[in-house]
Amino acid sequence: MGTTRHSDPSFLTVLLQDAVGGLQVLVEDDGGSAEWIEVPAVPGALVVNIGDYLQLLSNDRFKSVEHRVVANGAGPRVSVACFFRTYGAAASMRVLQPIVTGGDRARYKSATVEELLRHYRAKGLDGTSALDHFRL
Ligand SMILES: O=C(O)CCC(=O)C(=O)O
Ligand SMILES: [Fe+2]
Repeated sequence: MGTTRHSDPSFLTVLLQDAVGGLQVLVEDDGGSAEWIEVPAVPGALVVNIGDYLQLLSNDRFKSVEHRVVANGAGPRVSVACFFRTYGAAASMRVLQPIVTGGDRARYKSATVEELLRHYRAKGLDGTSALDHFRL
């Protein structure tokens, strides 16, 4: 089992993976090149990923991490992902607005959690960022 590359529709994601491992994150260096880095399976350790909502809210100060799971042929794999975002109809109507500091400009238009999630689902895990759609 694996997943294609994506970043999560959440503020934070807390992840527990079993000993099979296979989780990789995309790490970019200052020169603009990027490399997939294996996240080692450490017994009992939790992985905390920054999600797209925190990137939008922080106006790019915190970047959501692109990740994928490469575990095909490794046998059964179990992982537990806990997505921190708002749930329920009323909460999902809350507007996320970039917090702009220090003379910066808003880099995203404001959007509700519902709008962000709808776009994320409609787009699918096609390797592009759902945030591009909301970028100013
Ligand atoms: O299974 C994993 O380790 C990661 C799963 C994941 O990226 C997700 O559910 O968004
Ligand atoms: Fe994910």
